[in-house]
Amino acid sequence: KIALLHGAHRVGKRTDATMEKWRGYGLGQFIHWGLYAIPGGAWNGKQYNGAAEWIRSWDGIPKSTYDSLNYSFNPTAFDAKAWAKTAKQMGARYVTFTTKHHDGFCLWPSKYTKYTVKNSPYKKDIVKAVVDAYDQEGIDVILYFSVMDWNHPDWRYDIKTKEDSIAFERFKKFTRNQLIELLTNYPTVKGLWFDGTWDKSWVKQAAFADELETEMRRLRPGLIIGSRFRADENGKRHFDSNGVLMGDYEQGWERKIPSKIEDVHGNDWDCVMTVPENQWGYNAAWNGHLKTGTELIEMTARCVSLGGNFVLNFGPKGDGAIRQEEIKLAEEIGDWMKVNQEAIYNCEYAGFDKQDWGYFTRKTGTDKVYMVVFNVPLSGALRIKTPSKTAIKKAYMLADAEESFVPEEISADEYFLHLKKSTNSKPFVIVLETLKATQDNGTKYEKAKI
Ligand SMILES: C[C@@H]1N[C@@H](C(=O)NCc2ccccc2)[C@H](O)[C@@H]1O
Repeated sequence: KIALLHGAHRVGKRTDATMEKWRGYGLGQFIHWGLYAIPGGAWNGKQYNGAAEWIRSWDGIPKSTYDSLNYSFNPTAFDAKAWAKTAKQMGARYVTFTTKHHDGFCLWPSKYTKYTVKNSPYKKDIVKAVVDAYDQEGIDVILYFSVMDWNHPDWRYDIKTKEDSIAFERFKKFTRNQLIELLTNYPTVKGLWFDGTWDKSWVKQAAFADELETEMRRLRPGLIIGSRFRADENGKRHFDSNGVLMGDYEQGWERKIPSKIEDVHGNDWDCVMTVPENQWGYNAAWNGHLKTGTELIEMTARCVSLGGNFVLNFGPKGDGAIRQEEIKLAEEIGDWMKVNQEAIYNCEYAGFDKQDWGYFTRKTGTDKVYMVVFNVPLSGALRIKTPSKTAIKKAYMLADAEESFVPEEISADEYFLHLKKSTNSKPFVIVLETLKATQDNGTKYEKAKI
């Protein structure tokens, strides 16, 4: 082990109630909204292919003209209550909302810069509207904050000169001021989702960022901060120089999902996902593959089966309305969640070997296991390999407990559940009530009689 002053301050998962609630969310909503939604991936009639929220950084975009977009920001169709209702109906249990993206435009009236919603035709505090609306729907709020700030004159990608260093000291104070301001203005938020922390300038601030994280946690006990906020004094990010996770959960799963339980190293984690291949902010031309409702439901089940949360991104338009394609997906996912949410909420890795037909989840702290089925085999037989000394007491459809199964034992700890010929067109869930052998006084473990 390497002696570290600014590495991880905890090994293993947090065990407090706030984090246990976070662990059980299962499904969340990400919202990327800001000035970039006005051009929506196009400029002077030319459609660009990069991620729309990065348009300011693309060749050919006049940065000063982009920066003046705050004077045209007037989202007449913005309705935070409508957004929160859509999220509620989808079954999202938390939302991560962009307070400030890389372009530096603040959706709250920050005292520390003029580049905010206050200096736009809209004027009002959008972060407050979102926090209040989602609180009212009982959906917890996490605030996204980009450390990298292209608008701020003191931002630097690296610190090479004395001038850089003096400017970046001002930038560090500005960043701290904004974070304390957010935690003070919006005391109900449960966490901060940091981004834009990969450049050398910030990576070199191990001590400052460590102290700032400690200060934020003191200001807001229970605050949830992921692994992307800070680097250790050797510049190691997400995992410190001893391989220990920084922060409360792993934040590296951006547009990708772990494939096996070993990939998550026993940590909490979330996966943040776009509907197109890589568009977070509104892009009018959604090109390429658009993930279907069933694909997104499968991603949700896969994340929960590996102990994480799935966070689906929405990119509202420049006028503040959510695009129809996203509304439709939210409805489709919501319809499925209404029937099957029991297999997603407060569930975790089940400890069963993965099978081809889909995913196992376990209701946290119980012997109740769910089979979330996506791929019915031609044989109609769903294979189950139970962990040692685990019997299946009951097996039945979540949607209809009358429809039960008698597992056929095909070898030691291996069973088939034989599905009736059916035309399931949507993923479905089977409940397994299991029984773990108790450590009785050495008598042979008796399989529960089915
Ligand atoms: C959540 C997303 N993160 C922003 C982004 O720049 N991702 C690209 C990226 C992802 C991982 C390491 C470096 C850079 C995207 O613009 C979204 O805000």
